[in-house]
Amino acid sequence: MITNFNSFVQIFILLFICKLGIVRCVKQENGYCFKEEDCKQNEGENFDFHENSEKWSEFTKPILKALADYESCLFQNCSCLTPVVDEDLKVFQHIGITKIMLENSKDRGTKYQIIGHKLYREPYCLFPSRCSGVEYFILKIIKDLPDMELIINSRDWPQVSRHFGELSPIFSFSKTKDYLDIMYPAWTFWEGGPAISLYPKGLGRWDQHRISIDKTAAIYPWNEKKSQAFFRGSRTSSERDPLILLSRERPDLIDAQYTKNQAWKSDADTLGAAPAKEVSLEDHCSYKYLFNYRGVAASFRFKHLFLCKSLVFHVGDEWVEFFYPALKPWVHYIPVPSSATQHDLLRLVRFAQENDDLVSRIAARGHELIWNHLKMSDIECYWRYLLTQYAKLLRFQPQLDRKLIAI
Ligand SMILES: O=c1ccn([C@@H]2O[C@H](COP(=O)(O)OP(=O)(O)O[C@H]3O[C@H](CO)[C@@H](O)[C@H](O)[C@H]3O)[C@@H](O)[C@H]2O)c(=O)[nH]1
Repeated sequence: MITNFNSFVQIFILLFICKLGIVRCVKQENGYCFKEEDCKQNEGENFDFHENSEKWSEFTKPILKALADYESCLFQNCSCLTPVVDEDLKVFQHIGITKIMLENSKDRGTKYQIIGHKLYREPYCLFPSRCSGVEYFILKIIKDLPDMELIINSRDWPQVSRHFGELSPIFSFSKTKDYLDIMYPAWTFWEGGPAISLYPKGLGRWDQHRISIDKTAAIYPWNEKKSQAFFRGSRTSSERDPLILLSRERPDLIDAQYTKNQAWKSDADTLGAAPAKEVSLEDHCSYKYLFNYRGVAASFRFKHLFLCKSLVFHVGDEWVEFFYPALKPWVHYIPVPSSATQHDLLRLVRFAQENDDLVSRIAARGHELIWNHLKMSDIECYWRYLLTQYAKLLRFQPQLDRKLIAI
């Protein structure tokens, strides 16, 4: 009792001298820190509670919990990305990958072989620039790779259901929990992404985009960005509709509009309005809040949005690419349910506007992860680990198929 009383008095005195500015004290998520070294240790995560944080508790509570639970992964090369490989290959651990499995899967993707550090492919490729985007990375690391045979699906949609059909070793860029495809870094990191008027040869060259978006982000530091939410893209998924409709009602808060894609026929395909002018990924950086939505499968824009140092609102958690699991909801971005209504979205944007300091830190953490750990070298590293681990599972010695062409 006396001890409790003493501690109470001590805290009271500390708070008092802190108010007078005699010692440095910082309000933090888990209380106050008084000693300089304690403050330093936690400095990155000081939490500026907003007076009306109760009002926003549906957001502040999960943020606090996620930050308390979060243990940042110590990256050594791509070590924090590769658990996905182990997870994807787990289903083959005991049964291995047989020649028959690959024979049975060949119609669902493009057949490749690596023999004697040379790459071979079947002559026909459904999307040639997607195949080149994949081949670029394999050729970069081919000197490190053992002989193997593999089927790479370059369609958007994954191929191997978890619930029915045979287990097949097929590489796909994106999937949901309902699929057992083995994820690989999409072709678009180099070339073959969707072609729009701004990227007539197709979205690609992640290395160049990293630099150009970073340069534009420097023109728009957080406090210079518009406190508005932004989205530009085509109607590849109706999940995007509530945001577009809300933007039409509240253009002061949200600028979200549909653009044309190759399937566009009339204004009905842009939800009853004329298609909007496309906006470059660089120019997204002038907005504080950037929305990401799935499209047919995962959308390639997710990674670009972080480069702006803006806050990413990521809608839906079904569709993933290989790097998504390294990003943690509430820590690196704000997750938004795909069922979010216009009312929910409005509240989300208002929350961000009223909790500027808190959300700016989420934006900074998201940027840090993508900028430092999703470099071209990390993608090569991931490919190397993926193919090396995959090759260990082959239950046969691949022999060169003479019908394939050398790449
Ligand atoms: O004004 C615009 C419009 C689009 N984009 C970019 O262009 C790409 C295509 O955008 P969008 O037309 O919205 O298509 P998505 O739905 O993002 O992607 C589609 O295309 C991909 C490649 O085929 C597939 O993997 C996706 O699943 C599919 O939905 C994205 O990276 C956008 O960021 C811009 O930079 N500015």
